[in-house]
Amino acid sequence: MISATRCTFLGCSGLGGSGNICGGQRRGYGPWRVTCMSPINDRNGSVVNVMETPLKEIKKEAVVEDVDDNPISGGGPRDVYGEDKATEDHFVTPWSVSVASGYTLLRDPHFNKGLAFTEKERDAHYLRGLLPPTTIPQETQVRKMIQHIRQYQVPLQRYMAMMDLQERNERLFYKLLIDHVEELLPIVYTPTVGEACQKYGDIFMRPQGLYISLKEKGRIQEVLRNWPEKNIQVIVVTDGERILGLGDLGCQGMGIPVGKLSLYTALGGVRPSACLPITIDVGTNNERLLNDELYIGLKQRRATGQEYSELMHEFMTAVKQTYGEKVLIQFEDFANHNAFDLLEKYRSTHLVFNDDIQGTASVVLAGLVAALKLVGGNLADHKFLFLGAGEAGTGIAELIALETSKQTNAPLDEVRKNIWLVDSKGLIVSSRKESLQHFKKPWAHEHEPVKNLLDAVNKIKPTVLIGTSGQGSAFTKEVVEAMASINEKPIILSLSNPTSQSECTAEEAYTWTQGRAIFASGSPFSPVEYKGKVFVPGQANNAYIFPGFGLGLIMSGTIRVHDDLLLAASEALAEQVSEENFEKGLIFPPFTNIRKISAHIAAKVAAKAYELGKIFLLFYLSFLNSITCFAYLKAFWKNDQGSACINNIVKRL
Ligand SMILES: NC(=O)C1=CN([C@@H]2O[C@H](COP(=O)(O)OP(=O)(O)OC[C@H]3O[C@@H](n4cnc5c(N)ncnc54)[C@H](OP(=O)(O)O)[C@@H]3O)[C@@H](O)[C@H]2O)C=CC1
Ligand SMILES: CC(=O)C(=O)O
Ligand SMILES: [Mg+2]
Repeated sequence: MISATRCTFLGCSGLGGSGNICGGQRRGYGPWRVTCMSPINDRNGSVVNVMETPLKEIKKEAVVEDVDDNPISGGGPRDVYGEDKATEDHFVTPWSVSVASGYTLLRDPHFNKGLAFTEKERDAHYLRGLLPPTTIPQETQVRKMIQHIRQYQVPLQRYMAMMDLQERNERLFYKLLIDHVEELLPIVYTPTVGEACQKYGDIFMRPQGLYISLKEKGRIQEVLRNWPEKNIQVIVVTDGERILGLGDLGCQGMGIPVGKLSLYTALGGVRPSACLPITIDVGTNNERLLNDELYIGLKQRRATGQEYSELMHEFMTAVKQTYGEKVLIQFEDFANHNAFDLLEKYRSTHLVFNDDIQGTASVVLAGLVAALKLVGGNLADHKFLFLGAGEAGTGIAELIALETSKQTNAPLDEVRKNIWLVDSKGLIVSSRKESLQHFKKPWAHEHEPVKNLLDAVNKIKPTVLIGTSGQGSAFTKEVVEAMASINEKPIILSLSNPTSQSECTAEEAYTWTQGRAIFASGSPFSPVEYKGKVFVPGQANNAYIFPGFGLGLIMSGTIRVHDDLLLAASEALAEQVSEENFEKGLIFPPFTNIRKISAHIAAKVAAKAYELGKIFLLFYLSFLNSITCFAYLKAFWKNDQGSACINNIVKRL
């Protein structure tokens, strides 16, 4: 009996204790179950493309050597009934099950096609008899599935049906999502994903993504290696402390990375296998969860300070070591007291992107640039007031200032004066400067203290009002009416998610401004009829940006995110708003075209990344001729893209 084998299998080699490797039909699962055990590092190329590689060819390539008949002495666990059994002494990392065909194939969500397997595929992959005789093409399956989803009246049930499909038949899941994106986005994404996170413990069926908790401190790289895919391109990571506008949901925040990454595939075209959702569990301060017996995370209060930053640092280091320099790490829904610091700390060493700060900024700037076509003027002619001065608020404010400064050649500090923010303590003004968090300080302008939003609107007289407070109904009738009395066409953006946290509804925005508002919201609202006219509200959500933006970064091999890339993405999105959209009062294109939009954004981002590389090259050549260029080079080197470009150029040379 072969109890420990050395296996060379389509480029993979290693030592392990798999008894049923290429060794024939030892148990019911027959010749198609190919299990290969080796350290994951040695596994390059071992995943079989089951659609194209018939078993006979796989067997030809597989070389099996007996190296040890003693089941234990080789370090592998005892092989019982053809299964590998881990013991407490012999941990086994189940990292390499390459499904070739047959019964197992039907249960592999990545490759399963259900009844869509053709006659030829059924023969090639040992499926005959395992499926009913009929073949139902994917298009028909999509029609059936959408009817199935629609029969559920409760959005959470639709969410669960979608997750179930993703776990069974990933191809069908994505086809369905792509074909019905406007209908299904609110299910797999905001607002329903918010409810799913709140009830994650109750609806939890199968684990999705990777959980890294304080228990794994010192072993994070090992945990990353447990993930079955090796070629990861995008990681979305959260620590669950600020899930949408719903606060601390701890480990249950996993719904967010899972949802965001499904949009990377459906909207941006990134391979699902290249996407890795991760939740860092450092505890939760949510009492309800701490007292909930079904809570899936660590039942302790949040680790902070050194304990937190050490875990995060180990994580960041392990990710780079495991997946390389080019893996994109998207920070999502961290609380602002960590989000800004993490971005600052890792932006010069990793390809990191904070979606809430940077992605939101890019999408809102695009919407504002588009809105100028409806209201007139340039960015510099407008006055912006934010309710909420956290990640989204200050992130958007900064990108507006950057773009305005570029357009007008005015210093950043000067253009910032047109942008005002209100936080939970009132208008951010210079007299509060000492006590402000660092990211609010640039916005502390000279002004008398103002305690509430209504007074701030009346005093600042903004042309644009942006809600990033996570406080539902914070744009009261008085606030919206004040905006309408100051502006012919007030721009009102209620960005907070999910719908329950939106600062006002679409209906409120249109009726309280007598149909004059240019309105968009973070979560979708249905069209509103007001005095016989139908108003179609837009959705100002970072989902317009991150899939295309990330794709652009991946495609170009960029290794650092630069603000100019965010501006390029923003410009690319604004360009996609058509005359027809403007006529309806829309400042964002509809999501129906999102794949085209994402592709356009990706192309612009990639082009900008190359352009930044070229600029660097020119500087570099000048440097050889003139010592005066040293100053430029130094300035550019400080800039993260500088080092990214050097790497790109060196690699291309
Ligand atoms: N549409 C989109 O694409 C996106 C939407 N968002 C949404 O934006 C919201 C905020 O996110 P984020 O910026 O990351 O969160 P933060 O926690 O970083 O910021 C929230 C801000 O709102 C302020 N705030 C809270 N309560 C009030 C109040 N009653 N009155 C005035 N200000 C208040 C806070 O004040 P203080 O600082 O004093 O505590 C803080 O400045 C969330 O609902 C999120 O879902 C976020 C990202 C993208
Ligand atoms: C959309 C998003 O990223 C948020 O609400 O946090
Ligand atoms: Mg977010």
